[in-house]
Amino acid sequence: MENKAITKIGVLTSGGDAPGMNSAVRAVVRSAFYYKLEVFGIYRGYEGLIQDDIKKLNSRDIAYILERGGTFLKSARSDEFRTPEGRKIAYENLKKHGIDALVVIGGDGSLTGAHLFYKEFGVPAIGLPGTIDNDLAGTDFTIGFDTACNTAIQAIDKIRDTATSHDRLFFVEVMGRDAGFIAINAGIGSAAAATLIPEKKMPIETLIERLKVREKAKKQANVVIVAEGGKSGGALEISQKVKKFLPNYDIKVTILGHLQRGGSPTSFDRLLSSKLGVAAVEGLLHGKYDVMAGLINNKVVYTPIKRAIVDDKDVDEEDFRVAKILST
Ligand SMILES: Nc1ncnc2c1ncn2[C@@H]1O[C@H](COP(=O)(O)OP(=O)(O)OP(=O)(O)O)[C@@H](O)[C@H]1O
Ligand SMILES: O=P(O)(O)OC[C@H]1O[C@](O)(CO)[C@@H](O)[C@@H]1O
Ligand SMILES: [Mg+2]
Repeated sequence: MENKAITKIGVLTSGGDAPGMNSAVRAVVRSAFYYKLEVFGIYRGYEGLIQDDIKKLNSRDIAYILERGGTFLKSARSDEFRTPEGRKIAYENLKKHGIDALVVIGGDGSLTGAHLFYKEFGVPAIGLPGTIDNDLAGTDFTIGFDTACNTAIQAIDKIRDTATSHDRLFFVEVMGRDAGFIAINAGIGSAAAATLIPEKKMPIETLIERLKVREKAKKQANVVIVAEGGKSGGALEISQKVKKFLPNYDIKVTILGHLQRGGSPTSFDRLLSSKLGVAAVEGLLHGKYDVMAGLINNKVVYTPIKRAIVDDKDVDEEDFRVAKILST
């Protein structure tokens, strides 16, 4: 059953870095060694593939990286890889090193690139969901999401301390370009007054109404969570709109930004990335190409990349309902 043709695999991390990428790379390298394969680290994602920034990895390269945030392979967003010419150069570099299969760790964009590359050149490729955004189907959670949510919640707890002390209303913007997963988790986990996500438009009047009800009920510490890609704008924009309706409120805005992408991965992300790293190598050896390895109900599932990247993973209606009930 094993595909004996694969002897050298390449691994890269691409798109926004995510906590757990290092442990995923480590798991890929360790399991490749277990199956007597050679592994090449491709630095700076597809950019490094095009620029031939490729180095054979040994076990020393992956020592003490499981617990580290970021990605030691570095990451990038490569415009050149979006072009057929760029991908041709990338393919030539793979051939030059004799790399016969690829593990791509990244978000929906990175996996779209891997799918195209497979279609165009037939290089066996398998994707791992590595993004804090959690916006990939075919896995319950993406690598880095849990750590990012924990980081966001810890930061919001601190903001609530000062918000309460000064009777202020805070608008906290969390990451998630087109996805409200971090926002809804942070909203529930930090007892937010409201959570605004890209998937659901909340009219400004509804938000004002909710804040007024809370004021009447003498609820303290109003923190509103806004996903950066929200339909009504970012935290700054929304705070300005609210100020017009509630001029007496002392309003502040905090944008959590890139701090949500850093830090040591949680135990959940370490486990997820380790399991998926092994699944990537075993998947390749069993001829599973153009798929993403994910974890659904704690079982490894291989989903065609084409399906994993489609925009059908929305914030759970139930989570949205719970967030609403708990904030009124
Ligand atoms: N349609 C595409 N065709 C070819 N390559 C692509 C395509 N979309 C994305 N890529 C490649 O993947 C890289 C990363 O994609 P993107 O910037 O969307 O991040 P991502 O992988 O979705 O991660 P995240 O959203 O977590 O930052 C791009 O810079 C590009 O090199
Ligand atoms: O670091 P950059 O390139 O500004 O990208 C920011 C984007 O990346 C993400 O953090 C995902 O990695 C999104 O949530 C965010 O919109
Ligand atoms: Mg993405």
